[in-house]
Amino acid sequence: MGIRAGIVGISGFGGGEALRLIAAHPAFDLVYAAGEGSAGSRLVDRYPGVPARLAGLVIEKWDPDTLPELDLLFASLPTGTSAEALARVPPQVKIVDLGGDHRHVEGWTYGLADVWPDRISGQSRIANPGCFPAATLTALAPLLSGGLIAPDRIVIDAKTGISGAGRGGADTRFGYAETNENLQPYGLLRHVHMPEMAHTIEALSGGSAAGLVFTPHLVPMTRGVLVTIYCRGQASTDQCLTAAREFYADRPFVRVTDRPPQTKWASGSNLAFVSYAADPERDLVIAMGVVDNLGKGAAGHAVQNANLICGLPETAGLDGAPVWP
Ligand SMILES: NC(=O)C1=CN([C@@H]2O[C@H](COP(=O)(O)OP(=O)(O)OC[C@H]3O[C@@H](n4cnc5c(N)ncnc54)[C@H](OP(=O)(O)O)[C@@H]3O)[C@@H](O)[C@H]2O)C=CC1
Ligand SMILES: CC(=O)N[C@@H](CCC(=O)OP(=O)(O)O)C(=O)O
Repeated sequence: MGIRAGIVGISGFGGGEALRLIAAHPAFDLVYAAGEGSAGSRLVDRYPGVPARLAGLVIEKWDPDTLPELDLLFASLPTGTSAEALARVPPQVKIVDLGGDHRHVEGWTYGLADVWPDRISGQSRIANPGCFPAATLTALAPLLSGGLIAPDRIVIDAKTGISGAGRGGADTRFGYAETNENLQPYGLLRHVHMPEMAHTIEALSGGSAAGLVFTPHLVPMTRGVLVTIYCRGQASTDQCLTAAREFYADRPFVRVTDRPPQTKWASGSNLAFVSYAADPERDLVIAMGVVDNLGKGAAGHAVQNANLICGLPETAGLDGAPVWP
């Protein structure tokens, strides 16, 4: 028996991707699946392609007081619904929370794994970053920590695939007819990821993120996040690329590319792609970041964090190539 793992929220997009990764993981054994509306169904009923050894596992009604013996729990619940229940999970069960309830919350470590793995190893309560922060902060970290851009004048323009909204919402904005061949800005001025990004920009730079602007757009694709980030700074393109290559020199999941990254490059993987274009004469640095919102944006990052807190190789179960095309 390996490390006994559970997933609550397994019927959702984030939980389903965690299932896919854990089913192929060399050290995690899935012994517990939970949810609400899906409780009582077998995994094979929800996921006809699940490996045979997991097919009969029955999804239980989520109740932290009736957990089986577990070493590790992935929580993929709607943000705003998990805090009270996760507080009742026994302390010996390590938790990686894919939702937004514990980011920068006391007692939880913000799991920005590619940037600060040493802060994560040895912890037992990890708050996984949101999908937009994962793409944005991975692209900005080398520039902020190297003092190459001003932290207080950052403008983030983001594009996301529809699966970023989860499968649960009854909101018709996410139906096929509403999203196909359509582009929608949303969350203007006050998107829920603003505080998480501002906090981390300040932690990485030591300066204020007061002028942060962030506008996400829904685009008609299933997976993927692309952020194009406009910053003020005097660095050249080469200086930005060199800073990023040095910053991520021994990190397995971040690829620094000369050409602008594309969402398909990361699809189905835990990779993040970053690139830069800068014009010192215009005091302009453009940083770009790409992730799969369900990979580095959610379940891939969660498995990477779980590997770190379980003392496993960081890449365990995550070294497959992306899906192409
Ligand atoms: N989708 C994405 O790209 C990303 C999502 N996240 C975050 O991950 C979390 C999950 O998102 P996502 O998978 O997309 O959402 P979905 O709507 O696809 O799934 C939500 C899941 O939560 C379960 N659930 C809802 N209410 C309860 C409850 N009261 N008790 C137990 N289970 C419950 C549902 O189970 P059931 O069907 O059984 O009711 C379902 O499995 C959210 O916090 C989201 O913000 C983070 C980064 C990216
Ligand atoms: C398309 C879409 O709706 N995307 C979600 C981001 C998903 C995510 O990262 O959610 P959490 O921060 O709650 O974990 C959004 O903009 O809120």
